[in-house]
Amino acid sequence: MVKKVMIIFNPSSGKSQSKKIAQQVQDYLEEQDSAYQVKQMGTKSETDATKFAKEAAENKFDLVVSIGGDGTISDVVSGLSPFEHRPKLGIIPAGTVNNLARVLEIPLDIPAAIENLVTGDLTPLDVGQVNDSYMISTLTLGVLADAALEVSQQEKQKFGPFAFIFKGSKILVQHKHYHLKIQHDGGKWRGSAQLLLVTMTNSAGGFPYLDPDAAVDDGYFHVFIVPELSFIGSLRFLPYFISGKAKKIPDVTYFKTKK
Ligand SMILES: Nc1ncnc2c1ncn2[C@@H]1O[C@H](COP(=O)(O)OP(=O)(O)OP(=O)(O)O)[C@@H](O)[C@H]1O
Repeated sequence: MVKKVMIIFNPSSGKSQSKKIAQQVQDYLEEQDSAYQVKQMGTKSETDATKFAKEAAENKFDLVVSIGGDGTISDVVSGLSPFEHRPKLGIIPAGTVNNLARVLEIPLDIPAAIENLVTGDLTPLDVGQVNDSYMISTLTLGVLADAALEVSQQEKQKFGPFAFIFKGSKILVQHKHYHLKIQHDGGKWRGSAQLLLVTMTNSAGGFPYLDPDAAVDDGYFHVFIVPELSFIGSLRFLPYFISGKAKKIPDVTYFKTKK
């Protein structure tokens, strides 16, 4: 029986190797089994991966392989999520940080990740819905989001997750606050904060120590609210991050919620 595979690659991800990797994936799959019928789709704009994934779901593909980073996976998942028949998702970590691939313990070595498409086990993955969009990894408001906007692709390639820390420290000095009203399973939170971080996993931005109790399939949004964040204060946070106790940072509000 034919196994329909769509490879969605983002040529702007990571070190821009994804087109070449797409061909390697196709060659590998065709070598494994002549039943694989492979279609390669390269993104030309930010909306393409979602559009291609939607097309794969509509046409009952068996597997969609995302080649890129978390941004590309998120775009692909947004295209697949609304459908009842969803192709399986394969991930080749060709982005810069590859947070989700690290969480899922997908090999970061490309040939090993390609082999993993055939030999790896299927894992359920929580997908969060935000209005009409979907999230698979992290949603953030405040310092980190502002830093992400300021970090160029070249800086990400050169410094990895540390690029966000450099920019974030500069932005911290501006002391921008957001007034938030959050309704969650356990009640309401209302106040002013410099950082809101919502994760679906135990990790954000490639830092794996955020919340050791969180799992990719626990069905929860994990919410961290940081009211005040000074440069010196954030240095004080480091030991908490390193020891997996971010929830215990003084003044940080943490809760988990299903909606
Ligand atoms: N052809 C394109 N040109 C520019 N941007 C694109 C193109 N195709 C997709 N994008 C956008 O590029 C963004 C970043 O891609 P992605 O996250 O895969 O790479 P990355 O930033 O290098 O990796 P990571 O998220 O792991 O750090 C995506 O959100 C996507 O919408």
